[in-house]
Amino acid sequence: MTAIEFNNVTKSYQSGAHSVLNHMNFSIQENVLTGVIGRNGVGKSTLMKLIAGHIKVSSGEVRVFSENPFNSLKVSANTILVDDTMSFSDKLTLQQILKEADRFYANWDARLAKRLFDFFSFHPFAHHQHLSKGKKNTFNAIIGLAAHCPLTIFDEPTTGMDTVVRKDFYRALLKDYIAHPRTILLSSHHLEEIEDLLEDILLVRDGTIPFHGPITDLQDMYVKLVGKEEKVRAHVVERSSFGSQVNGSFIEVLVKNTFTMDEQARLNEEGITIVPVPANDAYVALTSGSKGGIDDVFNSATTD
Ligand SMILES: Nc1ncnc2c1ncn2[C@@H]1O[C@H](COP(=O)(O)OP(=O)(O)OP(=O)(O)O)[C@@H](O)[C@H]1O
Repeated sequence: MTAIEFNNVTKSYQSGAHSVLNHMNFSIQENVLTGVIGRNGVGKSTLMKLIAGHIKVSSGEVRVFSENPFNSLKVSANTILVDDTMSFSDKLTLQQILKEADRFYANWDARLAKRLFDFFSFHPFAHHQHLSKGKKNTFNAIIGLAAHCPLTIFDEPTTGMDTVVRKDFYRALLKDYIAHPRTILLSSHHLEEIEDLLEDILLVRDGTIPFHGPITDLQDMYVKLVGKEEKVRAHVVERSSFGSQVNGSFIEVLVKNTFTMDEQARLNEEGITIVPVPANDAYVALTSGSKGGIDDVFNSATTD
């Protein structure tokens, strides 16, 4: 079943202003864990807020569980959006917030909430507004996990968390998702940290979706050629490359994976290895155009 549908969706914040999302079309099936990725300011949070029904489209149509999410009771009862603007009553202690959440969310998992609360060493009588940034986001993430909402949206949930907490949170998310499959959207600027847990990727760029599909398909779009510099350069001269790194007389160059079987055999004969890349490298290539990597800035600076 389809959980989320975007039909020709455009969103601009002021009339006549530049559109953040531009005639966007995609659909997400139920019970899939999708990573929403894209460079700063491309509109990931905007897209997530539209899905959660917090803001309205400028034109086009968003459907969540077959309804327009804006002002839909059904969508708000079945959706949670976790981000760093989440706030709670100043008067409630953390323990009281968990109690309120138990009343509010139909599928609330009180046992999981309590266990995570203790694991991350929260004080029951602390107040949300006095927590550090990382602790606030950890608490918000606990709410997001324990709510077990059929549509769970995490917008940059790990901002401010230290490395250990981020790892633990992602592990908890994966374990809980396996035990309780649901539709989860997760945005992050650190694809390398989450690529092992994602099933699909929704890539946002220039107000559109240049890639939506299994993360393995994204990985397969690019490869690295590794070998002696002059040999590799001879092979990539006709191709767009997306960054290179020189190590002594060896070089590795990220290129589109469009090699025929014959070309692959020729590369192998010349001692050039074709190496699969993590999804993060493919993402960087897809979102950085043909400008190359940061190393190329310094390489060209010496020849200008
Ligand atoms: N309430 C608002 N009013 C006006 N412009 C806004 C508003 N919210 C977001 N924008 C603009 O919309 C664009 C997309 O912002 P958004 O926060 O959705 O991007 P993002 O991909 O989540 O960014 P980041 O990765 O940096 O968090 C930006 O240019 C931003 O300045």
